[in-house]
Amino acid sequence: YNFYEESCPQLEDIVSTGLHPIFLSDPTSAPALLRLLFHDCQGCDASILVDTVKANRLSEMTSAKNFGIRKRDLIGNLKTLVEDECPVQVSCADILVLAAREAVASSWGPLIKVPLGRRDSSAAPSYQLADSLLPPATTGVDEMLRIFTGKGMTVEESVAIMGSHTLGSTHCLNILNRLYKPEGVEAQGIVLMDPRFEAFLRLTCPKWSLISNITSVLNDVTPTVFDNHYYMKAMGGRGVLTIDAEMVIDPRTAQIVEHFATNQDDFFHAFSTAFLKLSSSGVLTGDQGVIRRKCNVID
Ligand code: HEM
Ligand SMILES: [Ca+2]
Repeated sequence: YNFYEESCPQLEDIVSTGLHPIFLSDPTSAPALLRLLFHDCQGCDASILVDTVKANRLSEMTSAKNFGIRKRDLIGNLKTLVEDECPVQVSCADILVLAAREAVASSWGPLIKVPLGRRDSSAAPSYQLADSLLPPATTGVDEMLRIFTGKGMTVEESVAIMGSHTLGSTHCLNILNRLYKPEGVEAQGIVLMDPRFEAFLRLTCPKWSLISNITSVLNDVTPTVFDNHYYMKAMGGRGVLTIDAEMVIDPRTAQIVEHFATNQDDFFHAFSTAFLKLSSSGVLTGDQGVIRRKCNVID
């Protein structure tokens, strides 16, 4: 927790003061930063920030799984502020985790104290790896639990980390599969949806729309507030993604969803320990990796 005590004691202040005006002027930036953490944390090494420089070294952002990932540049901007005060001391990976922590705290979620000392990747990023490790929008409970228990989370923590979907929005593109299933699939009753909500989603996201990669729906009714509305909404059959809806009916997760829907403190508590596990997964430390000077370039 005190990794930068000597080398950059002002780090956490720089990150929170740097982000404060951004959160105020653009309420979509907090959700973007929280999702960015998840998508980087197949290694938490800031590899998602690296841009493509050679045609044969495509960046992770080339992967379709990273569709909708935004605000990577904010980490670069924070890094510039940090470099001014403490040159080549602080990793982009740590700044990314601190930014995600601020995203949660600034949305009235828990303030999570995070251990630091991550290092940045020095190897060229691999979009194939991102492609194979990140879950598709169609992911269900099985795959979700496989991913998060694989990172050392309990089932309760896995359900809690999905509570991240209390923030932000989802592009229509990612729910067309739920709204317009082939004949017969619905009949199996895999995932129930409130018919009025389904009608609303179909109206917002028409089947043949050419702009379903631009149009979007809110993840819950309070998309700028980190609260337990996500679980309440999912229980009412108004979960947006397959995973949001499936957690309500799967016997492994149903009771936990119900519990978090009525007890926000317990959700916050489990979310905080889950966040620590997610943000420590596969980290580089010690003399592994590097401290990049610029987050988007490996030199
Ligand atoms: C099985 C696990 C997960 C799946 C399948 C999943 C899937 C998705 C999808 C498809 C979207 C919509 C993206 C878009 O259309 O722009 C989304 C949004 C989001 N996800 Fe997840 N997600 C998962 C886990 C997580 C985790 C662990 C976190 C955070 C720690 C997270 C945070 C978010 C946030 C904050 C958004 C809203 C982003 C925005 O508004 O820009 N998700 N997720
Ligand atoms: Ca919310």
